[in-house]
Amino acid sequence: MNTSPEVLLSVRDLRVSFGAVEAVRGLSFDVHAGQVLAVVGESGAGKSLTARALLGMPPRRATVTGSVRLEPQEPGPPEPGPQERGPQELVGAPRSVRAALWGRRLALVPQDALSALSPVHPVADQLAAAVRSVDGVSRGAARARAVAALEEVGITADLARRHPHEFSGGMRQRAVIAMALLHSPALVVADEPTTAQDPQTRRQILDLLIRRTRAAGAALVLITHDLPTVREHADRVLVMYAGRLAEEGPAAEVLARPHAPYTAGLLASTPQPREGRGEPHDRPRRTRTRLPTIPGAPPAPTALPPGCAFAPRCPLAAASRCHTEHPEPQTHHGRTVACHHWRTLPDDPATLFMEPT
Ligand SMILES: Nc1ncnc2c1ncn2[C@@H]1O[C@H](COP(=O)(O)OP(=O)(O)OP(=O)(O)O)[C@@H](O)[C@H]1O
Repeated sequence: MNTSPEVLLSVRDLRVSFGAVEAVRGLSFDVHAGQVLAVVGESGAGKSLTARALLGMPPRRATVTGSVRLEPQEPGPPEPGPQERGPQELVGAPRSVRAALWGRRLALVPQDALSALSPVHPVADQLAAAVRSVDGVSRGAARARAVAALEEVGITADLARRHPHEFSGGMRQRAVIAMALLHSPALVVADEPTTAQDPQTRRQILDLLIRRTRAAGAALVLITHDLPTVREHADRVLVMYAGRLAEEGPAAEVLARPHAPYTAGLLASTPQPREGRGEPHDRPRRTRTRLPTIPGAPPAPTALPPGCAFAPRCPLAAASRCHTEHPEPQTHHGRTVACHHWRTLPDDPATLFMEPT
């Protein structure tokens, strides 16, 4: 696994709001060059809004504040664009600046592959057009690059002549992955790119996305609900709850020994592999058959409780400052956690969420 410490993107106090309602509430984290950062959390945590803010494409009615800073490119062949000298701030950047970064340095693998592909042109033609939109190469050269990129994701030249509606959902996703990587971007953001697929196809597409992104040397911010994939592939994981950071750190460490009760609940309520890479080695075998669950549901951004937003669902929060005082994120040895009680979590924090027998 890549352990490069170089920061490619630094996000500081990111906030996304709709009028007076804040949905992302002061998020700070780094994305390291060439690494996979998984972003996890229950529905409504603010993962998609964060992804869109990273790419400078928030929803129209949203206000984004804070900082998303993209570090300058490694020295290499000179390229036109505003990103050459010094870090580039993406929050509030003019459209022209964002357009110059698109494809070249930042790319998106969207949730819905159909929305990224035009129904009226063959898939290879669409990728060739994308090549030419950035690199002024000949039609022939653009087509050759498009076909080669599609072959790398398992779509043959023959298939590449077809239209998107002639592709399966999985093939469309593969084509979109090839498109995102066409210009060797420094950062790919993938927002749950497999929701519509069956579990086997979903796993194959995530594997392909991660393999191809790593082969291209790009960093990947992967928004996903698939914890086994995080366990297997991510370098770091950011756990979000109610628009804030609950926990962030090296994926293997966070998944083996979470510091935030919320992470522990999320992991406990997800089926885990019995053995293999990343299995928490110190977790005792349990005889129960039912998975623990986190009681209740996450709050809407319009109905946040005072203090820690997780407190009403947290087994450690009873009669404590959790209900009045928001825990600021604290960083220790490369791990960040926002919890008043993180030092007193039991050795097997999943037990917090198990029903008494
Ligand atoms: N365009 C919008 N207008 C108003 N509120 C929005 C808008 N988009 C998102 N929200 C709210 O912001 C919160 C976070 O949404 P977001 O889509 O980022 O969650 P998520 O973590 O990606 O969830 P999921 O896993 O279901 O995709 C939600 O409560 C949502 O209702």
